[in-house]
Amino acid sequence: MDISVIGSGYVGTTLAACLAELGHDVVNVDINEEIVATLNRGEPPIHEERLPDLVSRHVLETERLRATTDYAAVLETEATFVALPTPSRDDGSIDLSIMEAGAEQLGETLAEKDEWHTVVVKSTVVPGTTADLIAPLVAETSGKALGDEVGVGMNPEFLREGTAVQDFLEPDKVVLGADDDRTLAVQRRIYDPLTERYDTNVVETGTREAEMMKYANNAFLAAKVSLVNDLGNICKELGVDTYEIADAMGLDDRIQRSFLDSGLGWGGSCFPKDVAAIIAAAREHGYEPPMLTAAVEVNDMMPERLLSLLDEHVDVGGKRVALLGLAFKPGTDDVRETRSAPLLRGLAERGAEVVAHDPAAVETMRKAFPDLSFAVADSPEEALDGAHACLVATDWPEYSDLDEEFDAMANPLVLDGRHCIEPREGIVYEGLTW
Ligand SMILES: NC(=O)c1ccc[n+]([C@@H]2O[C@H](COP(=O)([O-])OP(=O)(O)OC[C@H]3O[C@@H](n4cnc5c(N)ncnc54)[C@H](O)[C@@H]3O)[C@@H](O)[C@H]2O)c1
Ligand SMILES: O=c1ccn([C@@H]2O[C@H](COP(=O)(O)OP(=O)(O)O[C@H]3O[C@H](CO)[C@@H](O)[C@H](O)[C@H]3O)[C@@H](O)[C@H]2O)c(=O)[nH]1
Repeated sequence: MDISVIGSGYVGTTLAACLAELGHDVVNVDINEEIVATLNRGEPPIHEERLPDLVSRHVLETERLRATTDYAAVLETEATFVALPTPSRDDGSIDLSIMEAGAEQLGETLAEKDEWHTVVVKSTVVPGTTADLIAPLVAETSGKALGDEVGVGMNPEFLREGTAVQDFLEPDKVVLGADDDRTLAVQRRIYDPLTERYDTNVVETGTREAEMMKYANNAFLAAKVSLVNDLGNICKELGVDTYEIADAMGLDDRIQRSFLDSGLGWGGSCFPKDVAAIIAAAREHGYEPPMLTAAVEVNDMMPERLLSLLDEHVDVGGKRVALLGLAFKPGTDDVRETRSAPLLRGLAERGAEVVAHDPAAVETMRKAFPDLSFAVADSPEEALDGAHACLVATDWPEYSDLDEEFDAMANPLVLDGRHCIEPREGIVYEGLTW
């Protein structure tokens, strides 16, 4: 099928490349000329495993993937995915202005089209957005009758950064949201090549439900981490290792071990934003959700608790401190809502001289947090050299191999926020919840 994807960021690029991999002809539409030029050279505009191969193959060899800044490209396609950002406003509620602008531009373009067109919202949007905002906007600006000449569906995305391609091509589930049969049928045809080669669960539902399934998924996972961190804080006070407890809990089929890694908590572009958005949506409708509010509270508490542990051991005023890890999780250069930011703020308040290391995220951190001051080390060894304390914020696999490198510290205090350092002789080791 000829498919267009509006927005070529994290989700849009992965989606477009994976749809091309499934045999579709795909055009990515983005307002950013640099992103479009990068893609057309056969390079992904984002850092993600497996994407370089997919993008170069489908742009340069199969020619099933291309990018443009011109919305008119959607006219040559049967369906358009909208993968635009849905950021938070200051109060945590969802900002739909970029989605509205995109939907308007799409609708105005579709006014030129004679045949039926299917629009599919891929972005994470609060329940009701597709049916009450995007669909009427597309219908109005295109001058087309909804359900008759144009259909608007909702297909949430569950990919994780770092494993995005695999998550897309081998998903646990595909959710197809539609409020009319034709829009559902087109989405089924788009995903047929995937479901034919990979046995997955397909959930067919309305657009409101599809939107809520995405929030429920993220809110549940974020709350699961916060619950294990809440239990972990109790464990720490009682002298119990949370990981031993989590391993045993995970043996219960009803609980499962995944997302029970206790530590500094959740960051990234999705959990904080999406939990805040669904809390704000609930409040707008007069419901105060106590569990989700508590999940945020526990999450905010975790970096503070690591800093308190530091205070119990050493006054870092005027002293060198090593910070290992800046990315919000390993395998990415993404620093959005990274737990390293509150740690850096806390260390600055204490007057520490921070030397940070990260294998991928130094540049993005500098760009995203220009107010945070830290020196950069090219290796963990260099960061540790002469440090009076070491804080571990991201569980990069290479940090687990550190051993003799700790000998170069001025004071061998290691505060592990991610359960990734092996305690050894010669260091004073403190786990956040173990
Ligand atoms: N990042 C993830 O892991 C992830 C996973 C699942 C769902 N989501 C959701 O997907 C949506 C997109 O997120 P993302 O991380 O891909 O965003 P992003 O910021 O990485 O990319 C958005 C892209 O849209 C482009 N853009 C902005 N306005 C435009 C317009 N009017 N027309 C065309 N292009 C325009 C930008 O130039 C950018 O390239 C969000 O709702 C997000 O919550 C993200
Ligand atoms: O046991 C765990 C698991 C995760 N985390 C933290 O939780 C955050 C999110 O991790 P992860 O879910 O792996 O990363 P994302 O790429 O943000 O993916 C989430 O957000 C995406 C955007 O909505 C969804 O598509 C995915 O399904 C959802 O997992 C990170 O800071 C992790 O360090 C923990 O602290 N403990």
